[in-house]
Amino acid sequence: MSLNKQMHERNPYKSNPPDFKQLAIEFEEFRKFCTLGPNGKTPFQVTINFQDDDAVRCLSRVLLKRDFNLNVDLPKGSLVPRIPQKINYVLHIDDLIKKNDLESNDKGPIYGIDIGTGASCIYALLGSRLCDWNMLATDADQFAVQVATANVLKNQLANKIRIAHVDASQKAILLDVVKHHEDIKFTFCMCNPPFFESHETSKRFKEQESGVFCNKLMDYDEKRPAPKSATIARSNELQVEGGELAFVNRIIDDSIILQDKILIYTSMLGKKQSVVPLKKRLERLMGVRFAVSTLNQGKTQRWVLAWTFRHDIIVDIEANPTTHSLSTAGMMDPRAWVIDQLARLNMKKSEQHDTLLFDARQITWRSEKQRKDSLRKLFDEPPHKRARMNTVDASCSTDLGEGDGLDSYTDAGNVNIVEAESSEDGRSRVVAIQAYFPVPKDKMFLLRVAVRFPSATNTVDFELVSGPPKYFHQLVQYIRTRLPKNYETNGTSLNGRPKSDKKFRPPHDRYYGNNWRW
Ligand SMILES: C[S@@+](CC[C@H](N)C(=O)[O-])C[C@H]1O[C@@H](n2cnc3c(N)ncnc32)[C@H](O)[C@@H]1O
Repeated sequence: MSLNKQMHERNPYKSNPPDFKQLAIEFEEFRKFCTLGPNGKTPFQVTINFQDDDAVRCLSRVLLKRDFNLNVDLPKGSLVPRIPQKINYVLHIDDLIKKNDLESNDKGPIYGIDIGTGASCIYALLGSRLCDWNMLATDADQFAVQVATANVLKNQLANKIRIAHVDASQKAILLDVVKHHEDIKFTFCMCNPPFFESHETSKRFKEQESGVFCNKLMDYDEKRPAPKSATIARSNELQVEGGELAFVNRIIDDSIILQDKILIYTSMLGKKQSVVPLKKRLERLMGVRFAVSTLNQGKTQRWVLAWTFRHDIIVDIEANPTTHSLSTAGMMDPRAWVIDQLARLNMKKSEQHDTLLFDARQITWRSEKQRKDSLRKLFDEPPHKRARMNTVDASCSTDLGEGDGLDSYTDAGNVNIVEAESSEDGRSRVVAIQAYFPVPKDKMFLLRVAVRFPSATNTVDFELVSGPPKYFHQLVQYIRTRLPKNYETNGTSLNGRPKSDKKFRPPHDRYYGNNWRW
């Protein structure tokens, strides 16, 4: 089943798929790959053979030329970017930028990193053309770097795109490049990682010539149907030690050190089974918010993992805001009342335009017994397990701070960064040391709530900005119970205490003033 209907809303190919007949008229180089043949319900249409790598490459080239004014060399033997799919990822990042209002003029230009840009340099080129991003595009392959650099120059985009050749033998993927551009505040990073491990490549691909692989179209031995289109790629584009799971875990490792030096970290994932372990890894990291979205095109589905260390950045595009509205009819000063209630809960207040923001780092709205019960439960559980990616014998000592396992939602005892001398080769390495305590989950969170007072509705509106929805609902429920109960309003006056409610206590005069009579 085609997933084209679920393509990104703004993808120009969603409602206007490439018209091969038109392309054949416009581009002579494309014409030679076209044939008249049956296509879906239409008996005769101009089409191309998607199993012919040259035809697919030519299609991508002419689409880039016609629709984006990009003149891109896509060398034979290298991965051919499928343009509609590439646009989906670029637009997804653009959505994240827009949702977080990161492109307003006062915030300066957008800087992004494309990890593993490939010979086509496709994301950087499209990002610059479509969204005016400034891109730092990296690759560990010398050939890819050469061709990508030529592609940038050919399109006069050297002022927008910088290509960096990185060292594949380094475990860190982002640390060095970010360190070398310390003056730049990166808005995002993106990545289409090599998906496979070497044993998977040999199962799915056959080596055509040295270092160049072609996917098996005919003798596909798995239960799934053989792919309909040819994929020819160099080994560095297909495989990496540990596959995409290890690669993206390495980006997460770097992000732990870099924190908000990059506002939004993202990576595409080609395999569904990578999603859960990566989500679990991010779940264990303190202060990290993440989301997984899908990208659909043709018969292909991909996933984008996005995470941030900033609690004011939204990474979940699809999520609807979680809100609650409480009536404040009859209250003289609902704003002061709400501020007072939340201050009693030790929530920290800040203001943004017409919105009040309240941060809670502890759950202060549950009864002592409820809190003790949940702490007991958590301490009975085994400490959170941690995936160990690699070990480096760095013979160093470090101060892990004062963390006592109870209040380590602060930095103390959790993440420490030290410069250490490696005992093996004497090279200096940056080592991130994380100490994980069996920290009660209750204490590992930051809940941020936006509070508004729309004058037209006589309500106080609560919106979850970040943090677990469960605690947000609890908090609002608690505030609801603090609201004076059982008052009625007929639009002109409050008629006070219902006779049946013996426990009813009058609210504080300060907030209800003389409107409240009984
Ligand atoms: C699947 S290809 C993606 C190419 C292109 N971005 C695209 O989407 O068509 C993965 C790329 O990652 C590069 N790569 C592998 N290890 C890398 C590393 N440590 N740092 C940067 N790039 C790396 C490979 O050389 C390859 O060009």
